[in-house]
Amino acid sequence: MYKYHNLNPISKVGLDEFTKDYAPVSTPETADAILVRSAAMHEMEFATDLKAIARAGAGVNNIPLEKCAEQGIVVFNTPGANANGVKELVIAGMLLASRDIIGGINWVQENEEDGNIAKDAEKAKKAFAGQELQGKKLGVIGLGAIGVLVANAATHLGMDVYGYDPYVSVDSAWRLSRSIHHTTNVDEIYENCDYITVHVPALDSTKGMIGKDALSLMKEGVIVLNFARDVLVDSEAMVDALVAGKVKHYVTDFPTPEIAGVKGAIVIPHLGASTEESEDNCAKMAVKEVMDYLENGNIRHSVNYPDCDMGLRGDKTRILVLHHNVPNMIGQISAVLAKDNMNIADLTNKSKGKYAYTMIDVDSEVQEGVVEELKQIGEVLRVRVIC
Ligand SMILES: NC(=O)C1=CN([C@@H]2O[C@H](COP(=O)(O)OP(=O)(O)OC[C@H]3O[C@@H](n4cnc5c(N)ncnc54)[C@H](O)[C@@H]3O)[C@@H](O)[C@H]2O)C=CC1
Ligand SMILES: O=C(O)CCC(=O)C(=O)O
Repeated sequence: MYKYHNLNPISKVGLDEFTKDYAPVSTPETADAILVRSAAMHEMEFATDLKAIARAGAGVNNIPLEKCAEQGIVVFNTPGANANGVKELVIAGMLLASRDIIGGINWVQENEEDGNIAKDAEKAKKAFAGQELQGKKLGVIGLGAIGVLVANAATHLGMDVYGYDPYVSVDSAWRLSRSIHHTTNVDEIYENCDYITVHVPALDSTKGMIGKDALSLMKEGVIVLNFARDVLVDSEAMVDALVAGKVKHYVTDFPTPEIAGVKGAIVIPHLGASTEESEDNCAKMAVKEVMDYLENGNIRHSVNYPDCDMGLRGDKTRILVLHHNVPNMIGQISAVLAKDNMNIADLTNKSKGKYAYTMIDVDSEVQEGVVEELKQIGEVLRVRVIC
C-alpha cells in the first residue's frame, strides 16, 4: 500500500484517480508522496519514506527543489493544466483595468435604496467610462503555456500582440498565432505597449524584472498585469509608478501589504487557477505522475530530475537509482550487478543539470545486499527496487 499526504486541499476528481493501492495519511511523516498547491515547503524536513512531491500547478517556487533532489525526492508539476483558467482571468483583468466595472458595480450597491436608480445611473455612468482593448498593443513576457494562450486570445479581441521569450520551447512556438510579433528585445515591449502582462516563473533571474528601469521605459498610463508571482515586480517601484500615474493600473493576482490598498492597483487573491476545471486537471495530472513514478519508476514532468520513461514494469524487477550527474555512474552500477551475476534486460540513463537517473530492468530478484552496495556508491542519492 502506498501512502500520500495532501498539504493543500486537492480536487476529489484527481484523488479519485488513485487506485485501491493508495491511502491518504493525515501527516507527511509516513507518506511516499506529498500533493501540494501553494503551501510553503522551504522550512519542512522530509522523512526518508518520502519519494515524490507533486505540485498540482505550475509554479514550484514554494518547494526547495535542490534540497529535495539531494534527498532523492522527485518533484513534479503539472505544466499547462491550469493555463486556461489563468488566461481567462488575465483577459478579465485587462477588462477590469480598461472599463471601471468595479467602480460602477460599487456605485449600484451604494445606491441600492434609490427608487430612481435607473434614471440616476444614466447620469452617474459617465464617471465609469473606459477604453476598449481592440486596437491596443499588448506585450506578453514569457510565452509558455499561459503566455501563448493569452497572446492568442488577445489577437481575437483585436489587440496588436508582441511576444518576448528568449527560451521559448518549440512546442510553444508552434502554438503561437502567426499574427503575434516576436521581439527579441524586451525593451521594445516596455516602450511601445499599452498593456504588459508577465508570464515567467519566479527565478533568481526574473525576480524584480519589472523594476524602476523597466517602468521608466513604459508609456504614460500603461496597464501592467502580473498573474505569475509577486516577486517579479518590485513593489516599491510599482507603488511609486502608480502614485505618479505612470502606471494607470497594476492588476495582480498576489496581494501583499505594500500593494493591497494602493490607488490604481487591482488586486485579486490568487484566483488564477481557482476554477473547477483547472483544479481537476492539475490534480488528475499530479496523481497520475505520482502513481507512474511509485509503481513503474517513470518520471514525467519533473522539475528537479530528468524525465525518463521505460513504460510499464511488467514482470521484470526494476532498479531505480537517483544520483549526481557525474562520469562513470553506469559503469559502477553495472559492476555491482555483474558481481552478483544479474542480467540487465533493459537500461536507461538520463540527466538534467546536476542530477541523473538510471532505470534498470533485471530478470532476477534483487537481494538486499545488492541494494546496500548500490547505495554505497559515492554520488548515489537513492536506490529503489520495484518487484
Ligand atoms: N496565478 C496563478 O494562479 C498561476 C500562476 N502561475 C505562474 O505563471 C508562471 C508561468 O506559468 P506557465 O505559463 O504555465 O509556465 P511555463 O513554464 O509553461 O512558461 C514559462 C515561460 O517563461 C519563459 N521565460 C523564462 N524566463 C524568462 C525571461 N527571463 N523572459 C521571458 N520569458 C522567460 C520560459 O521560456 C517559458 O516559456 C508559473 O511559473 C507560475 O509562477 C501559473 C499557474 C497559475
Ligand atoms: O494552486 C493554485 O491555486 C495556485 C496555482 C499557481 O499559482 C501555479 O500553478 O503556479
